[in-house]
Amino acid sequence: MKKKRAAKTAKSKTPKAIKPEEDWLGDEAEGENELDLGSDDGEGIDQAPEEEEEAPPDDDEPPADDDNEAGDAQMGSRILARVAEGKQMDLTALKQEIQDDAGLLSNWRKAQELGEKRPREEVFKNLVSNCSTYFGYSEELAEYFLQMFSPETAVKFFEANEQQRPLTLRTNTLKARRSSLLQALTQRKVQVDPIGSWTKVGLKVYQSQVPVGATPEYLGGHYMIQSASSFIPVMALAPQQDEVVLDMAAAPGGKTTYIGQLMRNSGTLFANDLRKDRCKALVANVHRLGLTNVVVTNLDGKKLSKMLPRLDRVLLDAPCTGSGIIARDPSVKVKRGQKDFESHSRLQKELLTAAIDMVDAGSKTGGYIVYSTCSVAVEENEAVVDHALKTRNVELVSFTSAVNFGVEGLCKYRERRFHPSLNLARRYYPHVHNMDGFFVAKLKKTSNKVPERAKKDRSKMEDKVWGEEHWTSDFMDSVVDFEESNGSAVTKKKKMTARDRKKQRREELVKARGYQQKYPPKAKEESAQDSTEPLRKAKVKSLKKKKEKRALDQDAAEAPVKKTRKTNKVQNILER
Ligand SMILES: C[S@@+](CC[C@H](N)C(=O)[O-])C[C@H]1O[C@@H](n2cnc3c(N)ncnc32)[C@H](O)[C@@H]1O
Repeated sequence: MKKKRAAKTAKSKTPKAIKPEEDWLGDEAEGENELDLGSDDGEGIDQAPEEEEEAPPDDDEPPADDDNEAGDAQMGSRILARVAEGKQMDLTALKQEIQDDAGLLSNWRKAQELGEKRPREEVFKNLVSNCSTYFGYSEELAEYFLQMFSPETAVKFFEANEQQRPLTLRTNTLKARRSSLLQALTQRKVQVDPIGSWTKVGLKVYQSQVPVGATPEYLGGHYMIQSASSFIPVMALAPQQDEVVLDMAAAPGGKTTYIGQLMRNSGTLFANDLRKDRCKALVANVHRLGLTNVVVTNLDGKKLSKMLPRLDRVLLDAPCTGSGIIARDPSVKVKRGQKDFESHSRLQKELLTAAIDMVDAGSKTGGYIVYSTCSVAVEENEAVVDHALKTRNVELVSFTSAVNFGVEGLCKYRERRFHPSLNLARRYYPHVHNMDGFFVAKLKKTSNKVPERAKKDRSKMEDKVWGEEHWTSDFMDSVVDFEESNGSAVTKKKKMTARDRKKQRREELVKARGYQQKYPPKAKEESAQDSTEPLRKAKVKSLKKKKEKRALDQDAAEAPVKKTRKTNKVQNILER
């Protein structure tokens, strides 16, 4: 509840008026909607975790309290702060400046030809600051999106986040047909239409004179209130009848109930969630929709493998920062940043690895894992799947036969390069698809063996750079890097050769063994002023000889020892 209040507060502080989803559903529906609305993607927005220590990082933070001044000040957009200070703000002019600067940056060369005198960095900085002020994001997050997308696209993304997505329903085909549901709802003055040709079960609500979360059809389990993009991971998973399937982070069950309906209540569907409170909503939804093949578990997904049989398919709809659902939860604008993307990424990698390890590569019908998030951050999406490709025997597969739209996953992002097959993953955006931001990737397990290299030397796998062997010097010259702070492009450093790397390793090894401390190099000026020059020279000569001998000894020692585990460990530490 608190979160809804906080979200409303944040919404009311953004420049555009938004019709809150709650208004559509009516007050009576609120209690029920907690089961469903957060269902698709949100992570326990309304409830505090019962077992704090097991909660994922920051995921389930209590929302900002309306009475909390600090929270309010943070949440409030800077526009309001300035208005409160009595400063006039011309919002139209500010918006125009944003459009102009974004346009300039997207056509920078032309802008310069036409007489733009400011340095690119200055224009970018100004854009970050203006977007942060106008749309109410922290500067850090505004900058992140302005770098992730092109500046013009980022502005479209910000604008789309100021509008609510259409309210959508999923017909529960275990209990109703879409056409009969449409008729029943129309009779109750709920105006609905099919969402689009890509789904046979989705309905879009245009208008309603009754709360859609409290109709007899809703209570009877004929439909689920679920965001359209939440359908996609389940369609990609394509569960079959009689399979053994796991929904690893399932509460409150938006996707579980869809999986169960596609399995037609056959086989076994394990539905797990870490949070006990959210499992209650999961159980309630499973009952309401009439599923009889579901086993609900309340465990950490990382520990499930010890308890479950080998599986045909797993859906990991991972806990995430929610950077794709800002329209629904505007607190993300100031609550999330790079640190959150990275901490979530670590948890997501662990969960995805555990998901893969539970799937049977030899399954006659399956052997698939679908990974999804409602975040658009690269760290939580491509970087997680890329890690799985490096450490497990899996490959990305297309799911266009199930869902034939979406933007391709990224194969490169700033200085990072991902496996080329990441173009088979799909991104969904509010500004492109009028849906919540989502990422979906489908993996096929190719062997039950865990790659030796991944088991033995994970640090090396982390460092693996896809396709490095194909990088010509021309290619490397064309690679550009972006500075962390201002997003200006700089040429990437020259790639190290194997020889450079060996030299660096040796230097680090020598350093680690304390060689430098024992024989510190003499300062230049000091030696030039030394009156006992000949003696010093002789000393230096003898030291030099000793040093060469040591280096030779060390080289000789290094070669055979390299094969031992102990040295490998030292090297790994140094390489990290
Ligand atoms: C995006 S939500 C899932 C939404 C759900 N799939 C649906 O469609 O209704 C992510 C869920 O992951 C759960 N979670 C967080 N950490 C977890 C863990 N280590 N193991 C299992 N579940 C976890 C959260 O409690 C949250 O319910």
